[in-house]
Amino acid sequence: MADTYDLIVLGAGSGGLAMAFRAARHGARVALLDPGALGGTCVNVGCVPKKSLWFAAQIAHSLQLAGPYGFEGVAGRLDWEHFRQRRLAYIDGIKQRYEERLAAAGVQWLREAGRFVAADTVATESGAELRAPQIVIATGARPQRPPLPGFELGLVSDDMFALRELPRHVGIVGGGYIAVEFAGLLRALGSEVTLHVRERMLRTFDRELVDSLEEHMRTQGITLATGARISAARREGDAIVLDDDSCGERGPYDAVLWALGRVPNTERLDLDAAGVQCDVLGHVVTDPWQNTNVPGIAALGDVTGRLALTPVAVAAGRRLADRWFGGRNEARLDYDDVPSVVFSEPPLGAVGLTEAQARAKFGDSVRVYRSRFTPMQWALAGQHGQTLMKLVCVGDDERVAGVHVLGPGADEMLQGFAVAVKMGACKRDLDATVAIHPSSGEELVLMS
Ligand SMILES: Cc1cc2nc3c(=O)[nH]c(=O)nc-3n(C[C@H](O)[C@H](O)[C@H](O)COP(=O)(O)OP(=O)(O)OC[C@H]3O[C@@H](n4cnc5c(N)ncnc54)[C@H](O)[C@@H]3O)c2cc1C
Ligand SMILES: NC(=O)c1ccc[n+]([C@@H]2O[C@H](COP(=O)([O-])OP(=O)(O)OC[C@H]3O[C@@H](n4cnc5c(N)ncnc54)[C@H](O)[C@@H]3O)[C@@H](O)[C@H]2O)c1
Repeated sequence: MADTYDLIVLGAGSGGLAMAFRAARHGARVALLDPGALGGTCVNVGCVPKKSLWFAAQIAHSLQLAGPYGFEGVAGRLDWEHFRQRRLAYIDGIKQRYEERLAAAGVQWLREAGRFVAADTVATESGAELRAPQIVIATGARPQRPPLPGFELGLVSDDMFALRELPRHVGIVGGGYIAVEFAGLLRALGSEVTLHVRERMLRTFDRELVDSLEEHMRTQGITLATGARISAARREGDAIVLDDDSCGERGPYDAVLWALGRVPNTERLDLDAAGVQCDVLGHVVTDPWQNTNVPGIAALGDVTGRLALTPVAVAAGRRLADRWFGGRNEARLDYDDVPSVVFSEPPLGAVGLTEAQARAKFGDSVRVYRSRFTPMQWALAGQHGQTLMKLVCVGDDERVAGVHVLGPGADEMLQGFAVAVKMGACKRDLDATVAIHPSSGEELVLMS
């Protein structure tokens, strides 16, 4: 006899946990399955350990400013293993709190993988069967491992968080979020870094800001190998060398990080047993309501191949739970104008349309405002790097369709402007807002 629930959630990452908690709050009997650590990618091998390292990198940058400011004897390298232990303790605390909250919410948490045996039935690895009229697939994604010769000589992002020491000379392959973030933070912490990018890095971001970020990266001493065609990795003595079809070889490196995108965790779910459709890359196909093609089965988060961001998975889960169990029939996630930040050095944040996207959509009615300046904290240390901010406005009323910020504080500055964009703010609304001085953010309400 199968155990019956109102809801089965496959995956206890950002999306699955959010769904389970919200459904339980609405009174649903929930079973949550995950063979891995609570919190999934974000907590264990994603946002949280990455941001921890980024904070350490920020301290390294501040130490560089300390001398010119007049602090004496402030220096030092990060004790990598000491910080790894602090990070793990912090992450353990998060997981402990999740466990307590699941127990308090009455969610049945099973530390096993699930797979479909029918559209309303899931089997666990230990042979138990669970049944529910509503099932959510939130099984996330994992690093892509293409069949390149010598791929196993390198690391993927998961491995970076298990390293016991800072690699001295790192070759990173890829030009997305993960490649750019690791390039910046490893360099700040003392590694020599070469970033091998096939085409342009951060293709979804505004070109002008990415160009400016590249300048910052070069100034920091990161080698940008653009147009690279890495086809293999080889060991040469203790080092790793990369074959680059565009120029011969690259390296030698102590460590190689492959950051080539992520693939969805769907192949072990036996989706055929439920009749759930996937696309050619293995993502579960969903409609705007997170529904799959099978009634009663929904999917959310990275497994769907839509915006792969933690707050997106969380918001999708909460809205779906509100619709299924909270009587809010209209609840669904609007995927437009989702803000995001690349934790590069300096950080790059964006919400809404890039200039190119706006021009393609709205033609001549686009007006762009920009501001370039050396932030005060850098200028005081005699550094000349520049912040770049850009407002992309459209139409006669100059609705703000995009806000783009590259510079210190971009990561914290953007959230409030994302609210304004979502509410349909126009340039005149920003003009009518009194600035906070002295700050970098004030530039966004002072542009002319
Ligand atoms: C290095 C890195 C840094 C990142 N930084 C950021 C950031 O700064 N900000 C941001 O917004 N996003 C960031 N992301 C992306 C973010 O981590 C993901 O978008 C988010 O974790 C997706 O959540 P999810 O619930 O869809 O999947 P996941 O968090 O991946 O959770 C899926 C869970 O499903 C489980 N599972 C798999 N198969 C089964 C099965 N058969 N049965 C049961 N359970 C199963 C897995 O064990 C896993 O725990 C980062 C990602 C990486 C890799
Ligand atoms: N700060 C954040 O919010 C944050 C941080 C990290 C990850 N994420 C999320 O996780 C997702 C995955 O990150 P990611 O960096 O792995 O993927 P990505 O999709 O952002 O970038 C993948 C990169 O790999 C390149 N690539 C793919 N195959 C290649 C090959 N064979 N040779 C050379 N280059 C190749 C692509 O051109 C691209 O530049 C991101 O898209 C993002 O949604 C978010």
